[in-house]
Amino acid sequence: MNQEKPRIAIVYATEQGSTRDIAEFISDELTGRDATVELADIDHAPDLSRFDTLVLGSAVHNMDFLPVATDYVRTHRDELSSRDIWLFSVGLGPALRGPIGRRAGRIVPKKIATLRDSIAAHDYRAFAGRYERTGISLRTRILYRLLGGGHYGDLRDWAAIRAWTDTIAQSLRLPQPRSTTIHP
Ligand SMILES: Cc1cc2nc3c(=O)[nH]c(=O)nc-3n(C[C@H](O)[C@H](O)[C@H](O)COP(=O)(O)O)c2cc1C
Repeated sequence: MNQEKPRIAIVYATEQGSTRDIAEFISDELTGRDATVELADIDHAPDLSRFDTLVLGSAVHNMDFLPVATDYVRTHRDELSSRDIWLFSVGLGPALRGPIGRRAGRIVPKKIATLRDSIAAHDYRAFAGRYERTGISLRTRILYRLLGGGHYGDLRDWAAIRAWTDTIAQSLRLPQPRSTTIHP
């Protein structure tokens, strides 16, 4: 019976923890829907031969995945290309507001698009993360404000994350959840 469950690896690259929280939420949600799930930091990613599906998430820095995530995709490209891959990024884009900000937020940074296409990912979704004012240069703060950002702190949209997880679950034909996953 256990062997028939979809086997899903969830691997994340984070600098400040918000991508890890999102990966943990997706893991809890899919486990609650009867999948066999293994969650790991990218430095401890499991052997992919044991999995049918990989959910891979990275924080966005300088309009790209973190270097550790980019390296992982490049190193494992052949294995990844033959699997069902769901990619997500955690950055600021989805938190931008106003006509210019919304349009800018929908743009997939070129390096991320190239990486996504190199492994023919099933889907890619950008989520808003946590953004603290401290340590951000004045220039970046002004740019952020001009693009309709302005808000700092925890900008994560758990309803959007839950909806995307539901898309993965439906694609894998998982049953409905038996309980509601609590987010941080
Ligand atoms: C040095 C640095 C560079 C960043 N560059 C970008 C960027 O280019 N695009 C973006 O959308 N967010 C950017 N961000 C915001 C982060 O992606 C956001 O804070 C995210 O929540 C970080 O995820 P983590 O908590 O998992 O590390 C940057 C943050 C830092 C600290």
